[in-house]
Amino acid sequence: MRMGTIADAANKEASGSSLANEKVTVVFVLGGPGSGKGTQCANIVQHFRYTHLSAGDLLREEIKSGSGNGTMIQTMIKDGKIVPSEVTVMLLLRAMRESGNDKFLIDGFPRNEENRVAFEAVINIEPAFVLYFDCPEDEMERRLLKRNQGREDDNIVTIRKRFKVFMESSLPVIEYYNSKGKVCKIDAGKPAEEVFEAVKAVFA
Ligand SMILES: Nc1ncnc2c1ncn2[C@@H]1O[C@H](COP(=O)(O)OP(=O)(O)OP(=O)(O)O)[C@@H](O)[C@H]1O
Ligand SMILES: Nc1ccn([C@@H]2O[C@H](COP(=O)(O)O)[C@@H](O)[C@H]2O)c(=O)n1
Ligand SMILES: [Mg+2]
Repeated sequence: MRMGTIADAANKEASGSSLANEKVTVVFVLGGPGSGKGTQCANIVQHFRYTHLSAGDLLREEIKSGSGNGTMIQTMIKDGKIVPSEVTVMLLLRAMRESGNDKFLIDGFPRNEENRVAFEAVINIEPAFVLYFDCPEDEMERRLLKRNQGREDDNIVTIRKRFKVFMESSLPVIEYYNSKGKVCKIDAGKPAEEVFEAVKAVFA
C-alpha cells in the first residue's frame, strides 16, 4: 500500500480539518455478498440517527461520475476484486465530511487487511463495534441471483469469486475485530424482519 499517497490525498480531501478530532461514531457493517448488509442498514437508518455509507455504492457512483478511476473500478468490481484502498478510503472520507452527521454505518468496509490499515492511517477512528451478518453461502447465492438490480457482479461466475474473496480476505478482518471483542454477530439467514429484530437489540 502506498501510504504516502494515501496521506497526501487525505490531507487534500480533509483540507486541514480532521474527522478524528471530532466525536464521530463508526459502525462497520460486514458479511458475505448478499447477507443483507444494505437491507438492514436501510432499516437502521429509519430507526436510529445514522448515515449509511456503502463502499460498493460509492465505488459504483464513482464509475458513473466519469472519474479517471472509473474504468479500473469497473473492471475490478466485474471480477469481484477489491479496489485499492486509497480510492475507497478517499470516497468514504469525502462522504463522511459531506454528510454533516457524526454517526456512520460503513457497509462493506473494511473488506481486507489493506482496507483496515488504510482507514486507520487516514481516518483514524476506531469502530464502536462491527455488525457481522452471518449467512449460509447457498442462501446468499439464492438472494444475489434474484436481486435483479442490474449489478454487473450479480452473475454466478462473479458471485463465486466474491465468495472466495470474502472467505480469504474479509473473514480475517472480522476475526481481527472479534479478537478485540468488537464483533456483534447476527444470524442473517432468517427472514429480513427477524434479522432486524436482532439488529434493533444491538442498537437500542
Ligand atoms: N433476510 C433476508 N431474507 C431474504 N432476502 C433478503 C434478506 N435480506 C436481504 N434480502 C434480499 O437479498 C438481496 C441482497 O440483499 P442486500 O443487497 O441487502 O445484501 P448485501 O449484503 O448488501 O449484498 P452485497 O454485498 O452484494 O451488496 C436483496 O435482493 C434483498 O432484498
Ligand atoms: N471495501 C470495498 C467494498 C466493495 N468493493 C468492490 O465493490 C464490489 C461490490 O461491493 P458490495 O459491498 O456492494 O457488494 C465488491 O465485490 C468489490 O469489487 C471494494 O473493492 N472494496
Ligand atoms: Mg450491499
